[in-house]
Amino acid sequence: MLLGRAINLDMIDADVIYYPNFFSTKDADTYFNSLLKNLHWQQDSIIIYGKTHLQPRLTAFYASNKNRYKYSNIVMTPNPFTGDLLKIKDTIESELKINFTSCLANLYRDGKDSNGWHADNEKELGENPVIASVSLGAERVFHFKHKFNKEQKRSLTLQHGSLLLMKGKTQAYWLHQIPKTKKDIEKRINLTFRIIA
Ligand SMILES: O=C(O)CCC(=O)C(=O)O
Ligand SMILES: [Fe+2]
Repeated sequence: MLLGRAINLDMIDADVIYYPNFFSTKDADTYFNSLLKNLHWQQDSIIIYGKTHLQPRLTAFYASNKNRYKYSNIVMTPNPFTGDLLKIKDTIESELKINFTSCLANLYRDGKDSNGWHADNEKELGENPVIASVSLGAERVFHFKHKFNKEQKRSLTLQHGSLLLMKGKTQAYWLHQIPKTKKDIEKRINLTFRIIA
């Protein structure tokens, strides 16, 4: 199944659509196993208030161009897309009619791995970044909070084979995170397709 049900999160100052069953369970299983084995997973160090920490997850970066991606003092140099990533990218592009150049992949090894509050607003992503975010493996909770209006919050569970599309003003007005969880959970892979000029 492709696209399937589309849920507009109806957020103010944002444009976010969730496709819970973008990929079939069978395709999602196959991609998960293959990406887990074949991507160049690495654990980078980040500097927070002058102190060096290991990032609480593994990452890997792929692109069809040579453009690097800089965030949190990390500079990522792209690997060429793998066959799996190209297939996933092609599927998303033909369904959404949007073309992407790059993919930042995240591997959350267990519930202790996380992704802190941030917006994907680096200048190489352009004015209104379009980010198509694929979830594979264990379900994780995803939080949004408005940058200026404390009452505006959203929480959803990102399921295996789902796609979360963020565009428009989303990154200008909202932060998002994957919090840690005490639950005993398995690995999750996330692929964020982006346009990096
Ligand atoms: O793992 C996720 O669903 C979110 C990843 C994310 O926000 C990012 O890589 O910028
Ligand atoms: Fe993000």
